Amino acid sequence: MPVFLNANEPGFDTQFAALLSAKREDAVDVDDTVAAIIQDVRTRGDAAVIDLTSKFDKLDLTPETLAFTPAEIAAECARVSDADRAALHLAADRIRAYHSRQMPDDQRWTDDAGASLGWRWGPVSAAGLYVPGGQASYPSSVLMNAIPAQVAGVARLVICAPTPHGVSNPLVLLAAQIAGVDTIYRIGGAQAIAAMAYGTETITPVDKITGPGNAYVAAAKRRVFGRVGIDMIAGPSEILVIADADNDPDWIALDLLSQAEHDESAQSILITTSAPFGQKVAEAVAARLTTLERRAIAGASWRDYGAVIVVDDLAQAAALSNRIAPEHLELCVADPEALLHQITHAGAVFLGQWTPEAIGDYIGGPNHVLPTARSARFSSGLSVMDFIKRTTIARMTPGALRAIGPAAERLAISESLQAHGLSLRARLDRLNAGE
Ligand SMILES: NC(=O)c1ccc[n+]([C@@H]2O[C@H](COP(=O)([O-])OP(=O)(O)OC[C@H]3O[C@@H](n4cnc5c(N)ncnc54)[C@H](O)[C@@H]3O)[C@@H](O)[C@H]2O)c1
Ligand SMILES: N[C@H](CO)Cc1c[nH]c[nH+]1
Ligand SMILES: [Zn+2]
Repeated sequence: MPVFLNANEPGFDTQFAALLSAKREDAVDVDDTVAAIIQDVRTRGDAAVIDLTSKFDKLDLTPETLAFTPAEIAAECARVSDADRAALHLAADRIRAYHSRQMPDDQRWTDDAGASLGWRWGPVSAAGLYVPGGQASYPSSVLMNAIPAQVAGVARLVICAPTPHGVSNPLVLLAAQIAGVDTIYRIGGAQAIAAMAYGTETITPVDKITGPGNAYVAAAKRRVFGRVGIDMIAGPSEILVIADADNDPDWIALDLLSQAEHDESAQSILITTSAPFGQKVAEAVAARLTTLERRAIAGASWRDYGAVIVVDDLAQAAALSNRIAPEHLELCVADPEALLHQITHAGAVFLGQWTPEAIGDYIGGPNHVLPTARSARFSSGLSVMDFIKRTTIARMTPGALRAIGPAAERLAISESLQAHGLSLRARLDRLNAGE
């Protein structure tokens, strides 16, 4: 049974702090394992990737079979039904429409001193897109990664997606085709992240790695950051539902289970203004768990990390939610727009009882690669911005340099950086001589 807490009872603060610090990603000691895997890939390249894929995914590869061939991709794509194909296309169109609005404009202006200033946006040259595939496969994550990268104009895109026991989901390959990515490696976990970051004999390194994954993938992304850019920590899924009593308990139970079924390390929390409603949701979760296909995973997640928290009012709910900074936040209340004003930290917010989080996982339009483990306090969901970078631009005229150069020279002297000062002074002297 998950923790049933009342925010106004003694001891709540301690219990809530324990919930916040639940070390879901460290439930297994992943970091040491991941460090060793990365080192192995750096040292042995393809051979390490092949050995680790055999060990963790039970798939024997060679350097030649690390990537799907064009013929394999075509054959897999041909297996997709018309209905699935149409659903993927609709999702792709909606995700592209949403992300196309994110592309920022370049800026250039002339200031009072006569200096021409601005910035210009440009894409990273190569991005590696991680698409999870251990306990489930994620065609939707192909679209969520690749479409913003494409909108940003990234020239080289590669996908890593594990295929345990060699079983691939044809929709993953079709999604890649729809999104225009033709290099797909059938590898996963920390070894895939290391291969994309450092390169191997077969895999050319990329500049940026994005995408969600389990605790091993999240830990590996943390470790390769600096060598390459990463989007964020998008680890085991989370959902927080704030609901009043005017909801169907079964709907809320299913919303909680929708994220619990991703991973035993996933976390689902209900905050409600009604204790009887909270009780009904907990009962509905238990009932649904008896028949859910992934009940072992979802049940473990709900048992170990789930919680029902009863609060006095929605302001208290919002304050607790902001401390959690959940990946997904559903506001199933009469006036979700009003409550939204009180939300400061959340990866993605879903307003009202007709907006289940699952719509956002697939087809709503916003990205489903989102910050977890409280990192929504300082980071955002995947977007076009993750695939572009800003270069600043400055151009002085003689007049502009005469106006602001002396102050720069003074500051250079104050830092005892003589060459800096002289590089300014040489030009200022020339200007003064020409007067
Ligand atoms: N935050 C987000 O935006 C978001 C989006 C989608 C999915 N997710 C999360 O992605 C995750 C997908 O997890 P998954 O496991 O299905 O697939 P995955 O592809 O992330 O992980 C599979 C890989 O994990 C590695 N691995 C497994 N056990 C290992 C071990 N004992 N030692 C070393 N490596 C090991 C293997 O290399 C395997 O290929 C879930 O946690 C889900 O909640 C998050
Ligand atoms: N809920 C996941 C993000 O945490 C994304 C996803 C993909 N497929 C189903 N769900
Ligand atoms: Zn999901």
